[in-house]
Amino acid sequence: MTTNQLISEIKKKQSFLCIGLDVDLNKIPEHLLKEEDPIFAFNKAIIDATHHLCVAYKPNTAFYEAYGLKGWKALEKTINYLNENHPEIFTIADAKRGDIGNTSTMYAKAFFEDLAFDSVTVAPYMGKDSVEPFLAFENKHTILLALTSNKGAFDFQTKTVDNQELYKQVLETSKTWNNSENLMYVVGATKAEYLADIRQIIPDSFLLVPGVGAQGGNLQDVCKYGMNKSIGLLINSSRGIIYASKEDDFAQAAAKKAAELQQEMKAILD
Ligand SMILES: O=c1ccn([C@@H]2O[C@H](COP(=O)(O)O)[C@@H](O)[C@H]2O)c(=O)[nH]1
Repeated sequence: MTTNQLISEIKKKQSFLCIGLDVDLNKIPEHLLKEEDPIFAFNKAIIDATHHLCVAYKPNTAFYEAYGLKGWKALEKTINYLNENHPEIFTIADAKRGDIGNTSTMYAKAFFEDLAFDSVTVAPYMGKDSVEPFLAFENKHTILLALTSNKGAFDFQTKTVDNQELYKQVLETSKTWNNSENLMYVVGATKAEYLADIRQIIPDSFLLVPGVGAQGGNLQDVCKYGMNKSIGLLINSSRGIIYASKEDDFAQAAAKKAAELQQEMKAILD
């Protein structure tokens, strides 16, 4: 999917909501455990109930890898279901990959070709030659970790190296890489006060913003400092939406939570 297609979809739906599909079998309704593929059954119900309210879905691959082959199969079924039934929806494999060049190429093939995701999250720590293999894929997006939502972000990312905070160096340097137009960045909603500075460096890039809901980030603050002329934001909520209820009404409860966020977004866009 191109960035312009994503922007059109945001405008059409008046939503820049991304729903995180982080499936934990201990948290889903018990009756689904009897299904042949409980993870996919859960995801399908959530997608069917919420696709009109969001523009992106983000399965975090950890929640699938944890269940071995069955988990990976469920991830494959989920991305295929999305691509076949909702091609207008932007898909993010939250896998946080990155390695030496030839290995990164294989990671990129796994997520962009075999699983056909629109984007994948990548860690910048190994530098240019570990990220450029992802950027080489046309109309696919590499979402680089810039300033993450967790407390540990202060261990390295905000430290000053050569007179500049490390996360700012990630932003500045990555802009010079080949095919950098395919870059987006992760900035945690819990770090909203950094967004004005971030926008000085990357005014036009899309930001994936996790941390609203369960982690306590605030949507209004993120929009105030992070929104650009093309909106430029994908706000993710995972647990806050998909685990709104553990009863039979789980999908409706998820839709209700998603609708609350979408209405808040619509009011901001109006
Ligand atoms: O900085 C980051 C990067 C990624 N994440 C991921 O986003 C979701 C957030 O889930 P919630 O349940 O809405 O808290 C999850 O997959 C994280 O691994 C992040 O939180 N922060």
